[in-house]
Amino acid sequence: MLENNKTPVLELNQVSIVYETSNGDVQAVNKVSFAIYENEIMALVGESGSGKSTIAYAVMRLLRGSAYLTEGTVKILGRDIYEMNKKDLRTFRWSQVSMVFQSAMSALNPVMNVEQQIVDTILSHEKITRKEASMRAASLLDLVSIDRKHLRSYPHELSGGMRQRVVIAIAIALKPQLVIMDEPTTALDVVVQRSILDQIQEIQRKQHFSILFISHDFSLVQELASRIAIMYAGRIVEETTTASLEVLDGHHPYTQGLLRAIPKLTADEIVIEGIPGSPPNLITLPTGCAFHPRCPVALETCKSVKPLTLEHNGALIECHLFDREEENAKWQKEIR
Ligand SMILES: Nc1ncnc2c1ncn2[C@@H]1O[C@H](COP(=O)(O)OP(=O)(O)OP(=O)(O)O)[C@@H](O)[C@H]1O
Repeated sequence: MLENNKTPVLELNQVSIVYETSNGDVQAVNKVSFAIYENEIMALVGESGSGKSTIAYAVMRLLRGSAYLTEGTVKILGRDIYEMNKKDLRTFRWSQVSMVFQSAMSALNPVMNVEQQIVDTILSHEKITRKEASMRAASLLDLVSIDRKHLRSYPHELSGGMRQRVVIAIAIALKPQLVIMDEPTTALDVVVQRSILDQIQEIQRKQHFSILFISHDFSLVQELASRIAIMYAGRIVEETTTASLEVLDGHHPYTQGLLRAIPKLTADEIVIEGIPGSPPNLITLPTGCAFHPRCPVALETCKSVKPLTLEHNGALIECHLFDREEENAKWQKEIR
């Protein structure tokens, strides 16, 4: 992870997670380290199946099914959440760290109105009166731009965008320091998506919490986050600033592939360059660098030797090319 002298709100150190299956262990997360600091939005990006959601659930200590942490530590505000007892964890979850899940419909209770759901969340953690909690519920709706009349609405009476705004209101109801957002707008149309993202930024600026924003959409997170970690096959292959993504040069070949895959509008057509091939089977990972079978510039050594993570112009990159200045310079020139 990139060093910084601020206090991390979230810190993952060498975290590995497997899903046990009848076909073998799925290595969904493989020695992942990164940190998020106060008042910061960091994005985790990668193709489907790269391990992003597994990390999100691990940070909530809500790993699903047969998944378990095989090594590493997850610290929130300096406390290892895997060392906490159930009572501490219950207090900690939602009041220090909360999560906005992909589907608002499954996150909301269909038989409770909006007010009851927000009030219940507040009262399960804070010793305040129901009236005070109701007042906070109303101001939370103001914050996410939903008319207060919808306090009495049930989820099925709201549009998809409004439901997702309610979920965001619940996630910030207890003023957590960290909110994890796992593809919070994927199910919504582009216009609603844009307005919710603007709103997330506005609320974050007002309330100063940190966000771990998970997405497979590079162009979307570029506008939202200040730092970005790019995942491939359970590893973070690059951690960098979003500003650095303005140019292709100097990034991991996978990052470059993702950047090229952002649709571009030329004079009369939309050009999309995909990354050839598909992500590997996480039970039998390729030897060496897991990206080598799809990498357009793989070297012989990439097939057998795992690359180290190196610092390069303020970014962390896990790629053999960045260890070989000459070859890298030649390649960067060729792809321009
Ligand atoms: N319950 C499960 N049992 C076995 N393997 C699983 C299970 N859930 C996820 N996996 C595997 O773990 C890997 C990481 O999955 P994860 O959902 O974390 O990826 P992701 O990057 O969030 O993908 P998506 O964007 O599609 O949600 C995938 O290869 C997936 O097949």
